[in-house]
Amino acid sequence: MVKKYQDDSLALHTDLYQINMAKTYWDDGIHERKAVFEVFFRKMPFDNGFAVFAGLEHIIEYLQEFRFSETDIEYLRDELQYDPEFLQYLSGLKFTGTVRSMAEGEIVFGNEPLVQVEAPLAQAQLVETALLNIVNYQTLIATKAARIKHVVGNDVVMEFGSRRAHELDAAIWGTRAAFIGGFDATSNVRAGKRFGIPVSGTHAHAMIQAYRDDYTAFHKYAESHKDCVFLVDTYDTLRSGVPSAIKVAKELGDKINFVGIRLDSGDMSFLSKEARKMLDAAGFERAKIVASSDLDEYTILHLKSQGAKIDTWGIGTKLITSYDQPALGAVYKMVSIEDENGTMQDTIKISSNAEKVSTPGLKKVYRIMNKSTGKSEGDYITLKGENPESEDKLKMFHPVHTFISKYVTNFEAKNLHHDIFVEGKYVYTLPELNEIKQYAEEALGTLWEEYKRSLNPEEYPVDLSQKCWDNKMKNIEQVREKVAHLKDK
Ligand SMILES: Nc1ncnc2c1ncn2[C@@H]1O[C@H](COP(=O)(O)OP(=O)(O)OP(=O)(O)O)[C@@H](O)[C@H]1O
Ligand SMILES: O=P(O)(O)OC[C@H]1O[C@H](OP(=O)(O)OP(=O)(O)O)[C@H](O)[C@@H]1O
Ligand SMILES: O=C(O)c1cccnc1
Repeated sequence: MVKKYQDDSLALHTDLYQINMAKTYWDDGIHERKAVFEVFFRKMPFDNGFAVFAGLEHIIEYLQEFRFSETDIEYLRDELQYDPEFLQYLSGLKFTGTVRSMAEGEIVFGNEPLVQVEAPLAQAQLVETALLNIVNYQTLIATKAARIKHVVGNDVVMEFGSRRAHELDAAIWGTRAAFIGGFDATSNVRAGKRFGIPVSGTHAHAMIQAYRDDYTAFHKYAESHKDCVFLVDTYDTLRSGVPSAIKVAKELGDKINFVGIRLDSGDMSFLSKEARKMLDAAGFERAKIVASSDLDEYTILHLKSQGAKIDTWGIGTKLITSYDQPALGAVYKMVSIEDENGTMQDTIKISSNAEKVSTPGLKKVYRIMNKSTGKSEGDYITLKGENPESEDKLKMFHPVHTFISKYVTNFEAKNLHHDIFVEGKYVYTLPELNEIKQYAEEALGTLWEEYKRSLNPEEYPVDLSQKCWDNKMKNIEQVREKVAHLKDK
């Protein structure tokens, strides 16, 4: 029988190989050496022109609570047979590293460090899995939400996905990410309580089935609620649903606030236009039409191009499961490690694919803002200690196709990294969720439209400083020499 443990701390929410590596470092006495890892993704999700960073709140919670519980240690001892000395070390462990991160809601791009962990090697290794787990999901959902928001414009868009999300945590952190990406409300009441997201909802087909006809169900609902949105498609939208909604709204008059109707099946362009006519003819010009049913940015765009009369969108499955792209693909790569003399040495991961070669060294990311247009010219990655603002004329060049370059003048270089933890101490103040959402909207406002279109956007420049590029080439050369030397032997 599988033994049941009393608690479920998150320290073991890691891949076994992380603990195995930590054990090797500990046995070898190098576990406390400082190492720097960076989280980044390479390929833009959904082939979008930008991504919206989310996940920092959960990362903060996770790192603040990072401890191996007694039962974690018991499990590692009894089931995985780690030795007592190593377990003794793990049982006293807490996170003592430094973390720098993009702000939640920041607009981010491929190949730039989103989160940087500078910590004792074993600790930095142990937290990789959870950090990637959080960033990959939340950033993906925030980005999907931003794509949907981009096509709905000023219409209201509600998150309806909890029933289809990949388990409970995904539902609530996903809805938080969707809110950051531009959604207005959620149907998940727990997310409302926990994060302060506005909650909103209509009713299901079950209620019509329970009363066996539209009219009785709507009437009963109206007797017990002020705000009413009636779901009109259970039996026949235009013959039964919409007429029943209108009848109840007329009968109850001021006793209710007839917010509108919801369509959940059929040709939503045709049905919304017909329903609009019926509502208007009955004097309910202000009643809204809500649509739901497997919607995403593509169907919404089509519905809009058909002139559908839809005011409010309810989006579930395709948002919360990131239906058309199941993973972001962010990775966690070591960029630097302390040597036996206490000196930091850059590290690199080589690949036969030039775009996959990692960029060594502890880096900073600056957004180069053109002061005359207020728009961003691109992101500029430097080594620590560089200050792009010391240059009057900044040369920005493509990190792989280096002949693609431009000079930027009259710019401001905005540092995108924030200190979150310094040597284990939490030093950041997480903004309110509404502020994060507003920040995302403002940050998107600094992007030219060509980066924001959902189909075939332009590639936003993410360039390396000359020093950062030279350092990368130097590291590549050093590895080449080492490997050539091995071959010669
Ligand atoms: N006018 C339209 N143009 C493009 N897509 C539409 C239009 N009307 C509806 N859709 C979309 O087409 C799909 C219709 O799916 P489907 O026919 O499986 O189910 P349905 O009409 O919702 O009925 P049910 O829920 O009973 O299965 C949905 O994704 C919906 O959002
Ligand atoms: O289609 P999604 O984007 O995932 O949006 C959520 C869906 O969840 C509900 O359907 P469901 O059939 O689960 O229940 P219902 O009886 O309330 O329609 C709702 O009617 C939407 O269609
Ligand atoms: O409130 C709604 O209409 C709703 C909530 C969850 C899923 N589908 C619809």
